[in-house]
Amino acid sequence: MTVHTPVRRVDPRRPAIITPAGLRRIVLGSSEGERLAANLSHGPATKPVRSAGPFSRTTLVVTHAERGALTDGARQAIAAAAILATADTEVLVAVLGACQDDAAALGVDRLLVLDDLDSSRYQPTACVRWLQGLQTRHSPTQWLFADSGADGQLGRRFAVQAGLDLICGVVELGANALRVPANSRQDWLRPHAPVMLLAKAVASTKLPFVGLGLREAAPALPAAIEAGIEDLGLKAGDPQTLALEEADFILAAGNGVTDLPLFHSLALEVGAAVGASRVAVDDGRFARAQQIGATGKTVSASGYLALGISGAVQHLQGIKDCRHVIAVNLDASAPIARRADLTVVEDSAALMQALLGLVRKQKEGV
Ligand SMILES: Cc1cc2nc3c(=O)[nH]c(=O)nc-3n(C[C@H](O)[C@H](O)[C@H](O)COP(=O)(O)OP(=O)(O)OC[C@H]3O[C@@H](n4cnc5c(N)ncnc54)[C@H](O)[C@@H]3O)c2cc1C
Repeated sequence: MTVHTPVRRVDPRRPAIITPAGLRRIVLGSSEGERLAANLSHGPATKPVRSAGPFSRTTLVVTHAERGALTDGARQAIAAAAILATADTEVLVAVLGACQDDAAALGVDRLLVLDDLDSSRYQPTACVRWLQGLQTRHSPTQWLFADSGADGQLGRRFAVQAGLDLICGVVELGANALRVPANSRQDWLRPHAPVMLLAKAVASTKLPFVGLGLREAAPALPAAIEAGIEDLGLKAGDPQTLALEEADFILAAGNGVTDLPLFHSLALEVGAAVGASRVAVDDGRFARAQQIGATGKTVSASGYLALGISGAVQHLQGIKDCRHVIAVNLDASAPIARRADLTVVEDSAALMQALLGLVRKQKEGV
């Protein structure tokens, strides 16, 4: 293995668009490339199927579903598999847990879903044996996992147990080679390994094609004895003490939020971490560590509820990796509305009050 002299390169993790020719193009000066491209396309264009087979090889992507959906990391790993797949390679995805996502749109040819996984049990040995069963059935040439959380752990365990070569933290994946960081200035260039764990944003999920999208029930999890493991159960983390970068759900306040006790009650009730715009921080309503944006934190929550935030470009930079953004603003033309997946034109206090009432009612089972 050799360390190459640093090669100047554009950050592969920058947002990009996929051109009609299938090329990944970085939109210079914009952090909104993919979103703009998506907005520019008029109506849902029909995409071609990547390959109808027959398949003689398999790339298997393995992931845990979260609340019925795939994580961003898993979607990116699937996209990477689909982009690199040759016409005779099937993109097979094995999901631990129920999954309602549109498999074809994600580039999946066949989705194996383990619907009845009891995610409250810690059972790594059973999961590894389950993967060994898939290995026997499908003989994949490559295994891909997102290098984060439960997926990263499972990938490492499986590779060790199966005696397969493993590469972690892959930041760039090409057809024949990949890159993993060597130090702050250099990357290792390496050939592929049978098991690869992919870092965040290794591939754009905006694919110019779809997969076959077949769906099958996966074989049951084997009843393995978890020797040497005492399962003490799950305990909910406290989102208020969680680093904002780690939070899955963030309630963020801007200048349009004045009722702070109401805001904090809502955050507590829905179990959200608290973030704020710079104006709200400068005003002394929130701590500097809670500021989100270019001069604050960059967050990647799957849910971001922006209350009374205008959506200045500096703020948007901090939420570019968030999956679902919901904006609440009195002004329907505020810039945040262009970034948001849903905009509620409403007074922030009125909406917080209504939401708090709903959540409390639901908790009481009314
Ligand atoms: C170098 C530099 C770095 C910066 N870095 C950051 C950064 O990291 N993070 C950041 O956030 N900003 C940053 N800023 C500041 C940024 O440009 C904006 O000024 C700031 O984000 C605006 O905050 P805001 O949206 O909360 O406030 P405002 O711009 O005042 O917007 C308030 C919004 O709330 C809405 N509103 C008002 N009342 C209500 C109500 N009752 N109910 C519902 N909606 C209501 C309004 O319609 C408006 O859209 C930076 C600026 C510079 C120059």
